[in-house]
Amino acid sequence: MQVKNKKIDKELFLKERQEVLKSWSTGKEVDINEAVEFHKNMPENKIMVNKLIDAKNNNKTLIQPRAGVALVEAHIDLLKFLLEKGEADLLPTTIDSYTRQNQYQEAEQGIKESYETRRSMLNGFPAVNYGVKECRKIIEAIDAPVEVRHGTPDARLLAEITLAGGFTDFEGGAISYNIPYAKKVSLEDTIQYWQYVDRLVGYYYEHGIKINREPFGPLTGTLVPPAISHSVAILEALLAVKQGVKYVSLGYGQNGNLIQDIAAIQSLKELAEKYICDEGYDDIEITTVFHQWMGGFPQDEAKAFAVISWGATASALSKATKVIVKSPHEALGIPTKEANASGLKTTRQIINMLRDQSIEQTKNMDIEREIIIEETIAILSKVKELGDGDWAVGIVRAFEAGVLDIPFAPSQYNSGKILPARDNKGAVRFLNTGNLPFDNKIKDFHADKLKERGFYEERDVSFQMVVDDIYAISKGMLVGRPK
Ligand SMILES: CC[C@H]1O[C@@H](n2cnc3c(N)ncnc32)[C@H](O)[C@@H]1O
Repeated sequence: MQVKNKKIDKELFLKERQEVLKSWSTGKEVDINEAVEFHKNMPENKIMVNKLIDAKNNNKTLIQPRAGVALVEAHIDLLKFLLEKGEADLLPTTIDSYTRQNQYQEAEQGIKESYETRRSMLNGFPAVNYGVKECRKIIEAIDAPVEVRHGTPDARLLAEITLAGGFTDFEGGAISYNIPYAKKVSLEDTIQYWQYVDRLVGYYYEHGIKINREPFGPLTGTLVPPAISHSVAILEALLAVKQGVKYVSLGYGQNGNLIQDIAAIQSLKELAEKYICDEGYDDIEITTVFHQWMGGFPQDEAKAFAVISWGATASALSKATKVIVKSPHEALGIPTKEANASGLKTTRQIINMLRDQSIEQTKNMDIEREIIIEETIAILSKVKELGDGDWAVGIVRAFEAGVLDIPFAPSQYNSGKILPARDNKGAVRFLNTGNLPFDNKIKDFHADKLKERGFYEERDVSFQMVVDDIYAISKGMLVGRPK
């Protein structure tokens, strides 16, 4: 097997860069030494790491939307609106689907049609087609840090162009932007692609430039048990720090039961610190990201605001460093700037009102935290064993064995044997643990929780519960109760 969790040799890296920069015409604009100077002249308040660390040290939860449109000026207007009217702390640039598949020719066509029709004909910003200079127009126009958000298995060129363009945060990873996003891309390939991205961030760091890396926490965003998303986030952080990344934001997608969601963020922070420290690193800054509900949303805007508010509440009470905000147009598609801003303002109000409050650490919260920790350690220990100590090798073999398994993922490299379902209080449990390396104590915990629900609903624990739960929130509930 090709992959190895080893820092890419600098000379080999610089050689590979020449190939990557040739893969589209705008790659020739990238001059990394010039880009380092550009970053060095960036105002402090535009550097993502500064804002994240300040929030972490001052127990603040920052708010950030997703947003991206096809034309540069319109994208700048959008981000300005979300900053000024939406009161966003941090801004994104969400990349379009063609660019995510390296289909730059189609993205070019989308830009052309957008100019002709004067509306965005792409579902995001096609950064590779625009190149470094156009990206810099965004960074120079926006008085806040901007992060690249996307879903790209091979993000090497996208990283080269956007980081040279002045973006100071880059989302994604070898698992989180492959298994939930692609059907036929091998993990060996995406591990190597993302080792390149992380090595590039490490290269910037070696030249004094702080860039944050954020593995994509929610994965398929549908009833993903905390231990599954934690395992992936921590593995991607371990691969990243090996390449010289010093700042990582680890994410989790809200599931909806408050106690479990708070315990999820607490355990994510604890586990990330443990694993990174055990690897011998003592200079990594870890922050956390809470994603408001990523599953199906109610069409009714008032109900959508309730889901957004619930996510805002859980993010504040979990003390996450930042929350990724949804809009009341979630069930409809790409939000208008006004709708996007209203999701932010709803979140802002909740965050502010909870600023001076905290939730008691209850026994149930500890039970949830401990089971997530136990499950995640069981998975990661097996990954390390399968890899004979090498995390990269372990990831590939763990997916082959079903030791890593993401619910509802499209990838042919994913076993898809596990099944989640909500218990009687809406916490996400395992209906089927597939080949996960769980002992009977863990399995019985989940089976008992689901039996409680079956008893209450007077029906057998079955796949029907999974189906009912997938639609529950969009139908105004949390637990998918029988008709
Ligand atoms: C990860 C999927 C999420 O990203 C959101 N999203 C994708 N593209 C855009 C976009 N261009 N503007 C705003 N939100 C977006 C989408 O609504 C969904 O909530």
